[in-house]
Amino acid sequence: MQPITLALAKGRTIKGTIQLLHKAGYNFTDLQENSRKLVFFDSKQEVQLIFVKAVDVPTYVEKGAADLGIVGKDNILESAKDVYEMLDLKEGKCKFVIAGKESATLNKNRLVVASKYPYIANSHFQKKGIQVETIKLNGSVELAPLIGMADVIVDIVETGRTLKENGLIVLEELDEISTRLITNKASFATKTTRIETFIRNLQQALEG
Ligand SMILES: Nc1ncnc2c1ncn2[C@@H]1O[C@H](COP(=O)(O)OP(=O)(O)OP(=O)(O)O)[C@@H](O)[C@H]1O
Ligand SMILES: O=P(O)(O)OC[C@H]1O[C@H](OP(=O)(O)OP(=O)(O)O)[C@H](O)[C@@H]1O
Repeated sequence: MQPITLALAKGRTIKGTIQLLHKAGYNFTDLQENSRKLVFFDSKQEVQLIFVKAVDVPTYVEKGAADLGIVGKDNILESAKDVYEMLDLKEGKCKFVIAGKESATLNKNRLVVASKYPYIANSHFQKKGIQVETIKLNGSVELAPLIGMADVIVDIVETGRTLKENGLIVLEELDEISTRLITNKASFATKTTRIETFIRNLQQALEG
């Protein structure tokens, strides 16, 4: 039988995810730290692993290039892709927040918001009826209110250290984030048994 394809987000969650897969019985023997290889098979040839940039995981899964994906809820929400979310892996825990200087207010007629997540930022403020101009940044988002480029930021907070060291505070807490397993809708219909077995194995590893 053909292996199912699983897209994994490269980056800070990869180590924990590989450990979880190992615990679930999926061993990738030729997977080595610092390797530049992007495709791996588990020893039973049941899973083909592909490493992609975190932000691209939902795209691979929606397009069916991968049957499954493991990625943070932040990137799932921001992508707005049409996929099923199957399981919370309870790793990579952090939170979406609106943050800014202590003097910042959300009660302005028009706010300038900097974020790595412009779709989420826009949707949030739109729901609240607040007009915003969103500036998309790719990192060091905390800098924007410090140098006066934005009134506030929408970003993820884990320990709170980055905000604290830059003199910013949380103005409002939004969604809780953690790593999730997502699946392509057509794959779930046509490869149900294989996907359900994979999910069951992951679930047991999470509980065990
Ligand atoms: N402190 C944190 N900062 C960023 N992401 C975190 C943090 N804690 C947990 N995460 C989760 O880890 C995921 C991957 O983070 P990582 O920094 O590796 O990716 P990225 O920021 O998308 O990648 P890159 O830095 O290559 O653009 C995030 O999408 C988020 O779900
Ligand atoms: O609450 P903390 O534990 O301080 O973590 C939050 C920080 O981590 C992330 O940035 P990242 O490290 O991915 O760097 P970046 O500036 O390149 O986005 C996020 O965008 C915050 O800046």
